[in-house]
Amino acid sequence: MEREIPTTPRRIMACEDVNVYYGDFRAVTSVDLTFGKNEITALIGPSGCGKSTLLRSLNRMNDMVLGARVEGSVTFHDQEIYAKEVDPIEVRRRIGMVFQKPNPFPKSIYDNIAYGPKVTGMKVSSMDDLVEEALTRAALWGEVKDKLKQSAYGLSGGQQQRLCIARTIAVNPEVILMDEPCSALDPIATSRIEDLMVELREDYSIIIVTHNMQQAARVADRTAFFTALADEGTGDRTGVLVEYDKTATIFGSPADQRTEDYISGRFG
Ligand SMILES: Nc1ncnc2c1ncn2[C@@H]1O[C@H](COP(=O)(O)OP(=O)(O)OP(=O)(O)O)[C@@H](O)[C@H]1O
Repeated sequence: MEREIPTTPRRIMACEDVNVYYGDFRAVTSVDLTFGKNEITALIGPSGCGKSTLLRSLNRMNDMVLGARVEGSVTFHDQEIYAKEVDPIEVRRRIGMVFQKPNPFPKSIYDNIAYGPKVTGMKVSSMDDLVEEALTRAALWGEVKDKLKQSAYGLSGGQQQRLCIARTIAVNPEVILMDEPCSALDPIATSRIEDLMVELREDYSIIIVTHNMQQAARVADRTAFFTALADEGTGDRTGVLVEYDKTATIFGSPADQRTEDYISGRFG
């Protein structure tokens, strides 16, 4: 049965006139977007159009990139995440991130999960239960329950990525950002992560950057298509949002010719 998606997203996060710079270079120009609660939103577009840059601005990950600067409004539950009084570490706990390449810590499977709750000072009645629940939610428990003390590096790439998802879940986020989470994985591992995203959507809101248009079409409720245009002032190419709509509309009857050309493979 097809999933009912509201006409406008039930807002959990929003960007308003967001510009992201690296020094003088403006990588992303004037993005307005509203992200829906319990939805999967895909950010797609040709290489260099600023998808990853924008994604990193959604949980202040850009704070850690030398020279990066975000202008405009990024809100989470209608609160500015760049406001002075906001703690970026708390932002990143509530808006977690999973990266392109699985990056488990050089620790045991158990300690990969327990680390976040420990360092963030979460009150945990039973760490064993928390570890089991995070691994279960990430569809990994059955495969690792008998080797929790073994190194995370002994897992396959797909298992490592599910471990990284479990690690993100362990600190109880509301939003999970994923930057091409399947690009280092084979088709079977990719399919497991896609199934997992659909399961996680019940409890979390997911924003994913993907190069794989079939993946966006398979999993995302809404899709934002970006492109790179020459900046009027500098002539440098900068990322702009072309079109944002329900995924079925973006892939079925896009409003903008540039979207049509991209999804039909005519450019990009
Ligand atoms: N740390 C950085 N310092 C300077 N410029 C950067 C940095 N990271 C990205 N850029 C530039 O910003 C622009 C947008 O890059 P970004 O990686 O966000 O695009 P993308 O759409 O995610 O690309 P891809 O699909 O290839 O990953 C590019 O011109 C890139 O060279």
